[in-house]
Amino acid sequence: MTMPTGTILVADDDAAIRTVLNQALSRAGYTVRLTSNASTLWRWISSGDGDLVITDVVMPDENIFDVLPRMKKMRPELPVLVMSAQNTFMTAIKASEKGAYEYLPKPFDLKELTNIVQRAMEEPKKRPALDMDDAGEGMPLVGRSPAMQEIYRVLARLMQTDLTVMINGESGTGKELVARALHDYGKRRNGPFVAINMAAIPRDLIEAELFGHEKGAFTGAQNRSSGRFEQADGGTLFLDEIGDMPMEAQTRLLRVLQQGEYTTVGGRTPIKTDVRIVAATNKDLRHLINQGLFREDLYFRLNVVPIRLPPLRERVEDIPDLARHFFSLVEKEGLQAKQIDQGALNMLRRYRWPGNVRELENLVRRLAALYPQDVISESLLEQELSQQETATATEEVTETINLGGAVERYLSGYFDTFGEALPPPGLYHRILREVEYPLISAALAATRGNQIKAAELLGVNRNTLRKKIRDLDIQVLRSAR
Ligand SMILES: Nc1ncnc2c1ncn2[C@@H]1O[C@H](COP(=O)(O)OP(=O)(O)OP(=O)(O)O)[C@@H](O)[C@H]1O
Repeated sequence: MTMPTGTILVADDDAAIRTVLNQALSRAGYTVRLTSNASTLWRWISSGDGDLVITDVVMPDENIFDVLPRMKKMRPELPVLVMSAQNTFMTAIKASEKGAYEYLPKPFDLKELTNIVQRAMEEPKKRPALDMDDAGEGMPLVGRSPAMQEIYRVLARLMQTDLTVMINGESGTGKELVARALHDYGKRRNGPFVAINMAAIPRDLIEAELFGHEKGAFTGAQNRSSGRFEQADGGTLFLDEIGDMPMEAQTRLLRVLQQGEYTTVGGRTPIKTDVRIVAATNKDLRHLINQGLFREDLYFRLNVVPIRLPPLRERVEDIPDLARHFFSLVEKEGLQAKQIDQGALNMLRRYRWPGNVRELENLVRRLAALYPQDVISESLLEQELSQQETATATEEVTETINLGGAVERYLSGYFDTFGEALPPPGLYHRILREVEYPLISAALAATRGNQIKAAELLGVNRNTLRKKIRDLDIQVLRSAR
């Protein structure tokens, strides 16, 4: 192995960091120059010194983000590693957009740092800095827990790529928000962001929705209609709840991803597509693959860069920041922001958050709207959280009662697609099938594949259930408890 060579410029106003970096990098074989301010760093860089820079963001004389564009202009090939103790999403994104080679939240692992240095020295990359001016001003992702920082780093690295991303996380963990951030701060930000939720569209309309259809492609298709792929051309297509995609649509999607072109439903001419795909799911796709409900080859195509959003209960240190963030949002809507006292905060940390960040957002909204107090105490919160649990239970009941409403909504989407014409015949059985399939699958999942128990739960005869399973082609996975 050859010994590494090259000069590394280190800028940090913290003497301890300079010492630690000096030792580690000298030991690794590099020449190291140390400074505590941005102007010396700039002088070295403009005189052509250094093969790599490691710098803190906030320096006594200048913020490095103000200097970085100048550095990149003068020395585009020079890799700059940016360290920061601020650890917010915007720091990671700014570092990436200003052309930093890598962003390192402090404290960092020295071994990891030396690995990054080595990689950067071996393959110096020219990274054009993106123009930050038209990026949104908002603070999209909040939270400074180690788990979120890791996500910001991955996002920052992904910003200048078109790689396919698969976001996995429980409901309400921020999957859609991450997908939007990838688009809004990425190089496709001037193109469209188009989202489609597989669970919200009737199963047999998904292909037409995605790829569009020709006039006369099926009964009632009176006009040509564009699909989401066409609408998202040049931008990002967000495939939400991908685990709910029917098999036939999966096959078609796989072909598009392999060939970079598609045909509309009923069409013959291949259409080239230029979209970045971001998919999301709250399901375990591996489990669906084992059940025969998801194509493994499609999974590998989509899972190029997996991002797992941890549930809120695994990053409770984000709760104060998130609560503050949501209070400041509701304040803009004219509601009153509140303080949360220590006892109440501890209670929020202990809570399980089945609805994750969305649930916290809703709680903040209610606290702001319903209580005159400036400070939220433990007893007040206790009362509110217990109501919340009752509300969740009531919602479940209402959901069952509202099934009729859901069918109505479903049908209006269905009829919209067909315009004036009537949809294909057999609607009654079609709708029943749509309802039966998830209902029976859920009952089987709840009883871990025990058909006797599932029949009991559903209140149907065992033989009826068996017949349905056969007719609907439902995969039954038995698992031991
Ligand atoms: N890190 C975060 N910072 C700020 N807001 C967040 C964060 N994560 C989630 N939110 C907010 O919480 C709500 C839920 O987020 P989002 O819709 O992205 O979740 P999701 O995982 O896509 O949910 P679902 O699976 O139910 O569709 C949104 O209002 C979003 O703005």
